[in-house]
Amino acid sequence: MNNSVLIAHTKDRVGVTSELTSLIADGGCNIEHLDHFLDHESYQFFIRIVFDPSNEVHDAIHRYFNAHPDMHYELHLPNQRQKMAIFVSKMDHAMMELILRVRAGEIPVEISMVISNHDTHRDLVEQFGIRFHHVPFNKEIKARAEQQMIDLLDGQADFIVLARYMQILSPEFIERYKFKIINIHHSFLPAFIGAKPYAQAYDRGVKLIGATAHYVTSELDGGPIIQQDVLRVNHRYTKDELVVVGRHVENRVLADAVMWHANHKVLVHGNKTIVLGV
Ligand SMILES: Nc1nc2c(c(=O)[nH]1)N[C@@H](CN(C=O)c1ccc(C(=O)N[C@@H](CCC(=O)O)C(=O)O)cc1)CN2
Repeated sequence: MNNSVLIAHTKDRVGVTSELTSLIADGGCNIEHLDHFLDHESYQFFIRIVFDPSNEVHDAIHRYFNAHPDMHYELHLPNQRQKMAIFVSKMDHAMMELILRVRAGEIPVEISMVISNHDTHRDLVEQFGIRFHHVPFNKEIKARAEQQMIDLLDGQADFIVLARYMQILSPEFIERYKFKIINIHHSFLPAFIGAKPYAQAYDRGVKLIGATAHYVTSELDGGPIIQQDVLRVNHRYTKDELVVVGRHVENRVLADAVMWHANHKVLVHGNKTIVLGV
């Protein structure tokens, strides 16, 4: 992306949009895109502005928000590709979807590493020139394994994607990367939380299966939802066939969520997200 992106949220009041767009216009910059949302329960106002970059405007924006400490903002400059770390276990479809979309230039990030609790996908990952780290993980060695992952991640990852990574991360680990860990859960949450959601769906006789991408919190599968989708099925599908067709909806949902996160479109508000610019 060759533009600057300003995202901000504040208690609602008349004139916020005008003040911010005037800052940009006064600096002679064109606005490519603007999206905003007013939450009528909290009266919080959210805005995302995409504009032609200018150091003068960037400085004016920093001065404005320094003068308005009650307002929260992020200013993302052009060509600042975020570093994404992918965590994977045995199922490789979601990881491969991201690798191929990044390789195709669809998702504007750099994949800085893949971390897995299995060594299975080393050759597959390294053939794309991506660093692969095998970090064994189980309840007994969880603390040591997470410290090993932190040592690998610090300074090398702006956010993490759990691409069907099947180990439960500790609250301490999650707090360190608050709202920087995206997980793809293979059900239409809040249905079928926890392990083996396709088996749960099969046993329930559902007519729709789904996938949910969410930020990871200490509440298992309970974090703010970023994207979801569903696929129609029927009584003829076996449990294994649900798993196979489900991969496609998982891939589509995860790619949307990662693309939006990478383009600074997702804002967290309570335990929900606001996705601007889609
Ligand atoms: N802290 C979190 N860690 C992880 C999450 C999460 O939401 N919060 N998501 C999982 C991936 N996942 C679903 O998408 C998932 C993986 C594994 C299990 C599971 O085995 N659950 C067992 C209990 C395991 C345990 O307590 O260690 C069960 O429910 O019986 C559930 C969901 C990745 N990490």
